[in-house]
Amino acid sequence: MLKFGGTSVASAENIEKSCAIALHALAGGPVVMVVSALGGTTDALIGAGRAAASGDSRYREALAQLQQRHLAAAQALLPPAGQPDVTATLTQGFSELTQLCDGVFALGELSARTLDRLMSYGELLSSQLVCAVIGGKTPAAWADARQLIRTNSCFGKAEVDPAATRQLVQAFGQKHAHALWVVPGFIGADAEGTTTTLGRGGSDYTAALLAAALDADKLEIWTDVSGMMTADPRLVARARPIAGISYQEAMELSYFGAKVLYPPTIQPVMERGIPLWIKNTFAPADYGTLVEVDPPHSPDVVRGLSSIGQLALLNLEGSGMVGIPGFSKRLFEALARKRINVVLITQSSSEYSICVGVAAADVPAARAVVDAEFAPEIGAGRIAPLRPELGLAIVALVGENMKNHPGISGRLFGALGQNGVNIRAIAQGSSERNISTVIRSEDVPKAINVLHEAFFEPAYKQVNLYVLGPGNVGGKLLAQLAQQQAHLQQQLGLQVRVVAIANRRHCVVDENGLDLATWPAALAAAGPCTLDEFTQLILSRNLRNSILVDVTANPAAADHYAALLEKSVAVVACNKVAASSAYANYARLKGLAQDFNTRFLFETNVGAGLPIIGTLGDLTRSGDVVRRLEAVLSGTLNFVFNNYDGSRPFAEVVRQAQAEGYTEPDPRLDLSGTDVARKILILAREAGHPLEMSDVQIESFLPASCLEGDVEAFYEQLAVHEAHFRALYDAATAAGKRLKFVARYADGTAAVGLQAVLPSHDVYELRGKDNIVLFYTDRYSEQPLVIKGAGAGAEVTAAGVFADIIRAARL
Ligand SMILES: NC(=O)c1ccc[n+]([C@@H]2O[C@H](COP(=O)([O-])OP(=O)(O)OC[C@H]3O[C@@H](n4cnc5c(N)ncnc54)[C@H](O)[C@@H]3O)[C@@H](O)[C@H]2O)c1
Ligand SMILES: N[C@@H](CCO)C(=O)O
Repeated sequence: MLKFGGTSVASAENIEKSCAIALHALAGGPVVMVVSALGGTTDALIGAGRAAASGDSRYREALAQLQQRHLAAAQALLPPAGQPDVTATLTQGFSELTQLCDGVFALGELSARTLDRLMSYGELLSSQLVCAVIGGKTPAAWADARQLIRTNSCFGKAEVDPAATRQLVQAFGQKHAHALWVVPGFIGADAEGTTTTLGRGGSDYTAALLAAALDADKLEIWTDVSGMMTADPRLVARARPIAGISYQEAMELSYFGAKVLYPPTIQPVMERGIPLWIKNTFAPADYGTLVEVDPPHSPDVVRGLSSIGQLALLNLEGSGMVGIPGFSKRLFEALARKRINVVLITQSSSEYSICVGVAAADVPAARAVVDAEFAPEIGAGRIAPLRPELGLAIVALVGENMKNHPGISGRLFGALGQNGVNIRAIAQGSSERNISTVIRSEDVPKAINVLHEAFFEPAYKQVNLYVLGPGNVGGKLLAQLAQQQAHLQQQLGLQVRVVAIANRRHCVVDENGLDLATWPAALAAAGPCTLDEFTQLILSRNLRNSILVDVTANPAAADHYAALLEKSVAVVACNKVAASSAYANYARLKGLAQDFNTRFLFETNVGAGLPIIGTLGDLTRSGDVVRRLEAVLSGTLNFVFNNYDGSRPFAEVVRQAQAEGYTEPDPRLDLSGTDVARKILILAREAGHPLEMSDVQIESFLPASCLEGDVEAFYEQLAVHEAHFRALYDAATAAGKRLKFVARYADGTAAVGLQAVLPSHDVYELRGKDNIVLFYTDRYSEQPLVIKGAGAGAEVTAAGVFADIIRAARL
């Protein structure tokens, strides 16, 4: 039994392919070909019927076009001698169709019964065309499905009488012994012989019914994809075909929107154990998907993921329900009276509420019928009126192997939780074959991708970066990312993509990942963007594993972290503003990261790429107590005092530090000691002490006038005060000392200031732009734990940001 879908017969070329497949199958025994309408025909017929009903005479043109398409296919496929019969059949069919629509036009009404008749021509004509084509190569007989498929008279989606159908098919088969039949799919007839249809996608069902009635060896559904996929390929680029699947799993997946198979198709073949093979007409060599009783073992615990949208949850709540039997019965009976299909049910064991999932379109009817049913209880205040919630979808995991396999729901919830996908309801039957979660519709693409990675690609994870402020550090970071992308993918399974880059004025976005070789030109040409818009962009794109990388020094940027963390978007910042803001804000951001299963990382806030904050965390988490910190934390100031010896002006050395990329964008932050104060504050906080900036004592070595104007005025004032700097240097040198800007923390107090240190001091030998931190802890009480190395510079800082990104990505 072979069924060919709409795309498989959409054009002359495709019909040729389908016929070749059927001829090939014929070598193995008799074949029944079930054929859909030429792709797009059913919609066109419905459109023509509706146009006619609404008084729009353009239905005639639509039908003429459709006729032309069928005739052109016949001409292309058949030799001249074979054409007249088919042309006559097609012309006759379209003449009947036109008459039918003329009647609809005259009446101004399109009944479900007439619509069924109208639609039936799609399959009736396509199957006769295909029969003529294949009949030119081998004897073939056309059979009218209306004499085979017996249904009730429920027009639009008739229900099949399987027993009567079986009898009709078998009787027909005995009377007409042909090696090859061609049968129209989708249509049937009721007991009076009136044409009915089986619902959209019903051709699969026709084929399954015929296969069951004839006890076929197998049913092959020929379509335009290479089988049932692990997830909808329109949502998940890396979805792959499932080789083997059980009937029940296929039923679950097809019900949940795996459109490759019309759900009722499975029942008839499952009852008779007939294997069902989904194959690709356009890639017949591909294996496809074999649906059978007992598919071979697969290492995947989950067989597939699926989703259905346009769902609503109906919540019935109230204390009047507790312990009183019969409430659920009344709820379900009320819904059934309106033929409302319940797709999901949950009830907490407190019995205080029942929650059911229905199609969103059913909500008005459901509300009316349920509120009427419970009017007495609602009136007495014992239960609340029905509360519908719209904009939802179901995402389901399907797989027989999930049974008795602990940890599946844990992984499911963990993966969704880390991506800020809120689960509104859950249902798992005791078959453990399906775990369904109800989530917001807009989260579906993210959720399906995250779950696909969690269950089908454990060695792969896509990470989406939003980079704010591609200056010195940001520019180096993007270069490092470009260089490491392939390595990250191969070695860590991380596909790290930069989705957007924004500077003060512009923002360039590409959801498929920006080209890291050409981003500067793309950014220069991009449209304007504010910080608010950038945050909204991150939230609205709603991509999985999203990370904001803040490489600005902008205080306003830090105000946006909370909104992102609350949506489980990780924040990696070398911007120190947030971590050194009010303690309450610092603590809140850390708390948000924890509450929303994401990361707020700022390792580069202290010591650039040096592992200082991470080490502090390791110490405190393992129970050590930091008693005292002594540190040189400014790359700029260390560089300046290491290079200033009076032979050239102090201001010039500071300018050099700025030119080499060690200073803050505003160098006054370094020279004033503010940058170092921020750093010791952050270290104290990370060591567990809730200090405020006002608790850090800053002993400035700058004359006050240096900080009174803008940056240029600052440099001018440095020059004006050259003698002051020279005096500091000379005094230290005369005493055999060196100048170091030292930060200290002990016993809840912190201070930063310039010190002249002797050669015996731990920081005396600190070179270039290096930083050093000495941790005195309970465990390191005699000799401190020391971290030392380059503490500023775009390359090392970018590397530190990179490391934080990887940490966030591997959460
Ligand atoms: N340079 C270092 O050695 C070092 C070390 C550790 C941490 N940091 C931190 O790195 C950050 C960046 O330093 P940098 O040297 O790269 O500075 P930079 O001035 O070269 O780069 C910052 C970039 O951010 C952009 N920017 C500012 N406000 C913005 C906004 N609202 N939206 C988008 N972009 C905005 C600027 O235009 C600039 O391009 C600072 O917070 C600094 O404290 C630097
Ligand atoms: N401006 C900073 C950069 C590192 O945070 C410094 O000089 O140390």
